[in-house]
Amino acid sequence: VPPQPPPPPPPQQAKPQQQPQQQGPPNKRTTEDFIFGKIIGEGSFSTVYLTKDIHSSREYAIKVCEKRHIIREKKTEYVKRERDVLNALSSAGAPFFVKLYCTFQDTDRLYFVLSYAKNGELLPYINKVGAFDKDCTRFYAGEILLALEYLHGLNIIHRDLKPENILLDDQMHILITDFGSAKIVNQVETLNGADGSNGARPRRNSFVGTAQYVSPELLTDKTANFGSDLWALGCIIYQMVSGLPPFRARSEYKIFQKILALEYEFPDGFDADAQDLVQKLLVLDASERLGAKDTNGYLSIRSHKLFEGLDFENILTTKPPTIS
Ligand SMILES: Nc1ncnc2c1ncn2[C@@H]1O[C@H](COP(=O)(O)OP(=O)(O)OP(=O)(O)O)[C@@H](O)[C@H]1O
Ligand SMILES: O=C(O)C[C@H](Cc1nc2cc(Cl)cc(Cl)c2[nH]1)c1ccc(Cl)cc1
Ligand SMILES: O=C(O)C[C@H](Cc1nc2cc(Cl)cc(Cl)c2[nH]1)c1ccc(Cl)cc1
Repeated sequence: VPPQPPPPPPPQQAKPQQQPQQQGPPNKRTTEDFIFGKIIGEGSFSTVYLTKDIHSSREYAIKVCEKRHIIREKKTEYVKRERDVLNALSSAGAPFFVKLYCTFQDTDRLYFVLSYAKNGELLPYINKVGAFDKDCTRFYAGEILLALEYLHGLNIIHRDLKPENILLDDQMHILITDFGSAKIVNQVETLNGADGSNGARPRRNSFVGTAQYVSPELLTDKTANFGSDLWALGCIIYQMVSGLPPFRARSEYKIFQKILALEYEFPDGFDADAQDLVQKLLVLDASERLGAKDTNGYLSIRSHKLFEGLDFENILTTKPPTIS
């Protein structure tokens, strides 16, 4: 048996130890350009640090990934593809998404320099108040809808949208993140609805999102489409109003069964407008979901009664309602 590689340094480590910097292009950043602060989170392949750029004193979140781990887990394609997604969003100056400022590497690690979402994930806010009031539901559902309009306009499906991936900036506007599972669909695929590489033959996709939010089409024929993110939006609206996701069970398998059977109900007192919109999004046939037939933006969702009075055009300069 080959000698086992040494275990990776413990995550508590205040700062990845200085690696001899390979000579990269002149403007390529290195860890020397940042002061690494506290750990703000850990993923299955990554540790996220709060950092300060020593030149600008600006704060960033730097996601650090061990190369050894990426290679062992065969995630290199995953990283390369999603880096394209974040680059596409960042260069388009897309609002409502975590911005990728730059990437760099040293001997052992990859570094993603990201905008810092000072107020963390949306999920704890839903759990803390148990249920959003109508103003908050309308506002945050509206921002997520605009983000999806933007993303789908770039022919990108998120595929794993959930409250944990909806972060909040210092003004409490959303910053959607974690495009590890995103898919850039080319025209042929969207026409055929196939997920094949060349669109000719549907390639089985191994990817499945997070059980509670996964759409029926991802479970049955393994192909995601823009409607898969609309299904997730329906689940998230339900959760903002009631505090829990619509499909719940002790095991993932049972959750999948409930999704395919559309087995969920609305608790008493569930807001009528929100209920009506959720019912029009949680439809098994993706082509029948509200917005599925819209071409340039989700006008049929924007005009739903739940969003009455929401000023979509100026939402970025609107102070978000206090979550209480
Ligand atoms: N730009 C950011 N600003 C603030 N917090 C962040 C940022 N990016 C990630 N985090 C937080 O760091 C934690 C880890 O995130 P990361 O994306 O590394 O892993 P993950 O995607 O959450 O987990 P997994 O890798 O298992 O999917 C999460 O709790 C996330 O909320
Ligand atoms: O410096 C750049 O920007 C290009 C490199 C390219 C690159 N080097 C890699 C090494 C490994 Cl082990 C895995 C991936 Cl996905 C790798 N991608 C890179 C560095 C960091 C990140 Cl986050 C992504 C890509
Ligand atoms: O942990 C996962 O499975 C998913 C994350 C998703 C993820 N990949 C990212 C790539 C970039 Cl460039 C930026 C962010 Cl925020 C990214 N988030 C991830 C992190 C690191 C790597 Cl190498 C792959 C996937």
